[in-house]
Amino acid sequence: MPRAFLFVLDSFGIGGSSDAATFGDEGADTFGHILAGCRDGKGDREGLRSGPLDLLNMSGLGLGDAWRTATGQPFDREEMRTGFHGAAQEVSDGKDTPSGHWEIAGVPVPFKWGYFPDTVPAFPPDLTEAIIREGKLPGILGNCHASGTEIIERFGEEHIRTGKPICYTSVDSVLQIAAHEEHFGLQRLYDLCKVVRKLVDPLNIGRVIARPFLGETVETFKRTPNRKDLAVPPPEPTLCDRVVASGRRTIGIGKIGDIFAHRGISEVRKGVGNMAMLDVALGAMVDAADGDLVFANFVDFDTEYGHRRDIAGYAAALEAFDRRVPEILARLRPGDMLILTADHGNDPSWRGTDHTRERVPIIGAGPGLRSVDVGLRPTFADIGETVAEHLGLAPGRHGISFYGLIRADA
Ligand SMILES: O=P(O)(O)O[C@H]1O[C@H](CO)[C@@H](O)[C@H]1O
Ligand SMILES: [Mn+2]
Ligand SMILES: [Mn+2]
Repeated sequence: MPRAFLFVLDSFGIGGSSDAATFGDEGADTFGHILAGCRDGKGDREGLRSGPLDLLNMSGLGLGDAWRTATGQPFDREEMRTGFHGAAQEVSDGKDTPSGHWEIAGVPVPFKWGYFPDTVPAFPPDLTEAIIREGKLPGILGNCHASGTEIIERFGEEHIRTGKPICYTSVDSVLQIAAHEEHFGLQRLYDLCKVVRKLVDPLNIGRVIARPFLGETVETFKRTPNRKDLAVPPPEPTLCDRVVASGRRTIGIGKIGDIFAHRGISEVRKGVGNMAMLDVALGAMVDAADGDLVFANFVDFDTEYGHRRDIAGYAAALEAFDRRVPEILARLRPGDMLILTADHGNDPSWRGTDHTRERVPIIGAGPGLRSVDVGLRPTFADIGETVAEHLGLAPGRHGISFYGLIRADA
C-alpha cells in the first residue's frame, strides 16, 4: 500500500500570485527575493552564512522550475531534475496558515474571515470588556496590530507588574495573547485562550493563539516553544479526515494538529525548531504504516525569519533544510510519495512584518514517480487531491489530481 509525506515549509512562497495586488503584495516573492538578496550580499551574516543561496537538493527536485512556472521569469541555472515540479495559486481569500493548509488538504476556505482593524484599540470595546470580565483580568495591554517579539519588548515589564495579558493581532484573522509563563502562568494563559476562543467565534476569527514567554527584562524576554493555536475546525472534511475515515492514520508533525483543530489527526508529534521537527518527520517516515499520511509543518521559516524580515536567517534555515533533503529521499520506499510545498509567502525583503500573497512550490518525488512538470495548478487543493489519489481515496469536491501525470505507468 502507498504512503504519502506532505511537508509544508511554512511561508516558503515563490511569488507570482495573480491576485497579490489585492493584498498589497504585488511583486512579493519569498524565494526570489532571498535568492536575489543572497546574490547582493544581503544574506551574509558573520558566523551564520554568506554568499549565493545554495539549495542544491531542492533545486535538483525542480525548485527553480517551480519558480519559473510561478513567476514567468527565467531561472538562471540549468537544473538536474529528479522530481516532479510545479506551482499552485491559492483560491481562499486569506493568506494565513489555516487557509493555506486547509486548501492544500482539499478544502479552500469559502467564507471571509473576520479581521480586526489596524487601529488603536483594534478590538471592539464590548469584546475587550468581555475578555476582561470572563477572563477575570485586571485589564489588557496592547489591543493593537503588532509583531509578537516587538510587543513583548514594549509591554513585557508592565505585564509582569500589572498581571494584564498582552493582546494583539495582525493582518491575519488572529487574536494573540502573550503572557509570562511563570508570573502569569502557562495553564492560566491556555485557559484564558479557551475563554477568548468562544468570545471571538461570532466574529469569525480563525485563531486564538497563546504566546507564552520567559525573561524578566526587555533584554531577556524570549518566547517559548509552548505556543498553542486554537483554530476553528475546517468547514468540510479535509484530506486528513478522509484518510482517517478510510481506516488509515494521519500523523501530524508540529503545528498540523492545531491547524486542523485536531480533526482527522490520529497522532501529533512535535520537535522544537526546524531541525528537531525534521528528525521527528524522518522518524515518522520510518514507522508510518502502509496507507498512512505524514503531514508536517516546518514553522521556523515563517515565525523566526519571515515575520522577522531576516533574509540571512531565512536563507540559512532553507540551506539547513536543503542539506537534509537527501535523508528524506533516502527514506522513501516503493509506493511512497513525497511533496514539499508551502502555505503562503512571507517575503523577508517586504515591507511590514506580515505574510505575503504568493504562489507556492510543488516539488516532490517517489520511487518510480515521473520527473515531470505538473504546471501551474489553479488551487492548492490539487495537492491534496493528488495525495488522495495516490493513497487510493475517492476524489474530493475541490481541486484536480495531477497524479495521472506523475504515476509510474503514465
Ligand atoms: O509576530 P508574531 O507574533 O510572530 O505573529 C505572527 O504569527 C501569527 C500567526 O501565525 C501571524 O498572524 C503573525 O502575526
Ligand atoms: Mn503559515
Ligand atoms: Mn505566520
